[in-house]
Amino acid sequence: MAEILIRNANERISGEEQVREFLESHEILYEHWDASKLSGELQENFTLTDDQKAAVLKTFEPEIKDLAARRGYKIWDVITLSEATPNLNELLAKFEQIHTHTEDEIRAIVAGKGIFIIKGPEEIGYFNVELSPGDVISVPENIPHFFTLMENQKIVAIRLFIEENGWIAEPYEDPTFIKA
Ligand SMILES: CSCCC(=O)/C(O)=C/O
Ligand SMILES: [Fe+2]
Ligand code: NI
Repeated sequence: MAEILIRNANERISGEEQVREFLESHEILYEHWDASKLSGELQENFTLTDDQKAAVLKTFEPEIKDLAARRGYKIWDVITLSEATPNLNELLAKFEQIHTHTEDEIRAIVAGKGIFIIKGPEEIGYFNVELSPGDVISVPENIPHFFTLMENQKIVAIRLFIEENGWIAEPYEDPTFIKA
């Protein structure tokens, strides 16, 4: 179940309804898929082959197609990050830089966990969205954010895009951000 940490206030928000209320107040979708739908070989598998990634997408095809129809996503992929990922440091270096996307994108966690750090309005500042399997959020277009792994250092996520070219990030310099 997702949890929020408002960094400046050091205030934690938990509980599905409270988290959803907070995220939706910032135009961030929060839904829940049943991660246990995955077959045994796909559960907690952080070294998915291309065929297994296709099987993950097939497993969640109804949920993906429903979201795509509701919010206009056109393409989707599966990303796995773990110490077994050959270019992990290079990928994390990209994801951990504050950036924006010129479109709203979906992140659906199917294994492991991770944190999206998202820029809220001035009075709130940046907040952490700690995600675990089953959590589905949107990253709204043009909202500064970054992503990092948690202590377990692994995650599998389904990503839905509107842009046919997939993951495109615009760097965002924010001198007000303190990486505590
Ligand atoms: C766990 S999804 C990989 C990170 C990503 O796609 C993104 O846009 C981070 O901000
Ligand atoms: Fe991003
Ligand atoms: Ni959840």
